[in-house]
Amino acid sequence: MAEQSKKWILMVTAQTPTNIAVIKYWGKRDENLILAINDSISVTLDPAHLCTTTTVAVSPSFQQDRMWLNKKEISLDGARYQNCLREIRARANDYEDEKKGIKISKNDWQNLHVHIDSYNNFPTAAGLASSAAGFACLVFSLAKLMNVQEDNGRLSAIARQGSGSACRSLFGGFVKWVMGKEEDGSDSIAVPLVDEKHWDELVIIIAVVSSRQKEKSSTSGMRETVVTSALIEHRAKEVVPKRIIQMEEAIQNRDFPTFAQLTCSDSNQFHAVCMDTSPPIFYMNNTSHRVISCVEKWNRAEGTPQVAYTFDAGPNAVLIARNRKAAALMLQRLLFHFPPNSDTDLDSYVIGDKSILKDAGIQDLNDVEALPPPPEIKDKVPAQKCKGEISYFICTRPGRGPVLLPDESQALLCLETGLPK
Ligand SMILES: Nc1ncnc2c1ncn2[C@@H]1O[C@H](COP(=O)(O)OP(=O)(O)OP(=O)(O)O)[C@@H](O)[C@H]1O
Ligand SMILES: C[C@@](O)(CCOP(=O)(O)OP(=O)(O)O)CC(=O)O
Repeated sequence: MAEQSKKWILMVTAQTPTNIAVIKYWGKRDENLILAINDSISVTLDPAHLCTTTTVAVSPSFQQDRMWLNKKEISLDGARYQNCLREIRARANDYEDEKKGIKISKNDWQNLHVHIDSYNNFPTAAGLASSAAGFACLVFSLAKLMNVQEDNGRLSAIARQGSGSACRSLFGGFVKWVMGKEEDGSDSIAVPLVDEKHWDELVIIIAVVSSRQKEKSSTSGMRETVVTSALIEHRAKEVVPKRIIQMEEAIQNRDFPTFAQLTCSDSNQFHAVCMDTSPPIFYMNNTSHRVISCVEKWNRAEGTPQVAYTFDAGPNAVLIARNRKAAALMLQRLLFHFPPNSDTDLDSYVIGDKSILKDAGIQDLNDVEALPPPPEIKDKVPAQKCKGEISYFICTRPGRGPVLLPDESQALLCLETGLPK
């Protein structure tokens, strides 16, 4: 390491999206390496609406590895953080910037400390997969900082050791996590199926359900399922392998009816294996069930699916509409059934791509109140309204994979001090 200057700080900032599985990962065959019992497929969400930004810095003046998450310092002691740091350091390469007087050789990285500052532009630990975007961004940014030459597929195998679903956030569009066979997990990686432009008609609406209860974490939930559920083995061995093939084909062909049928069935089966766990795990709540019923009724009335629904380990609904028109009609239905509380304004009730709201012909809360009951429920008076059951909606779309943010003004750490700005 160059001794001429102890003061330099080298820094990299990256942005990484989150993802939502349409064929779910649930169950591990190795807890430490995070190896899944089945393949899974996800769609990456547009980072404009849901993403993590992470700045990583290295300097001979840093005394220890430190991390800040959403402005608060957190511990890096956990095995998941340590595994990611170790694996990246093991792949680090020589780095030199003559102008700045920085020379780091491969082995120096073992002794140099890092500072990490990360920010999620959406709620953390609220069932919106912050851990997926977060660990993907951590690994991606550290790899760039340490001049790791491996491609995003190889990096996904490291992000996987932070959180399984994180490996799928190394790519945009639709992504498959191949469970792999090797004991060391080297073939358990994410592979891109199609990029985000392949099926750019799709619109995604996330209904963030008001929920006071903190659900059981995915990590412990899936551990209990693997140990106690009789259905999980059937799902992993018999059902998912066939669905993966069908889903890949549906995505390639932009075959929405098949895509929707598989997505909804797989979400429902995932929640069925949760119920089959002892003690049973309930991630969805009554609001989630009402959203399902609303989508099912409309899809049935149309004769062909307009919207697919999927739910992760929590009550939030992720609705994937076949196109903008279907998304606008879905939003009308959602706002009819789930109007906001009287103290909530429309601007904060529907966030993200607000043009969908415009397409739905809704400009203010009076328009929401004036929405007629959807025709498919018209005869079933009184139509049920569930005010305040949904906190807010996020309108988004399939999005791109990780990117570097070269502009220093976007860095979260100060280039002079190496501390959060
Ligand atoms: N930006 C980030 N960088 C690094 N780690 C993060 C980041 N954001 C979240 N995490 C890690 O993920 C944890 C939250 O994961 P958790 O699974 O509880 O919630 P979630 O991923 O937001 O929701 P869910 O898994 O239910 O969809 C945090 O406590 C932290 O350890
Ligand atoms: C329901 C899921 O969202 C489960 C995600 O589980 P995590 O990736 O959060 O679990 P760990 O690997 O233990 O960190 C389905 C999915 O994303 O495929």
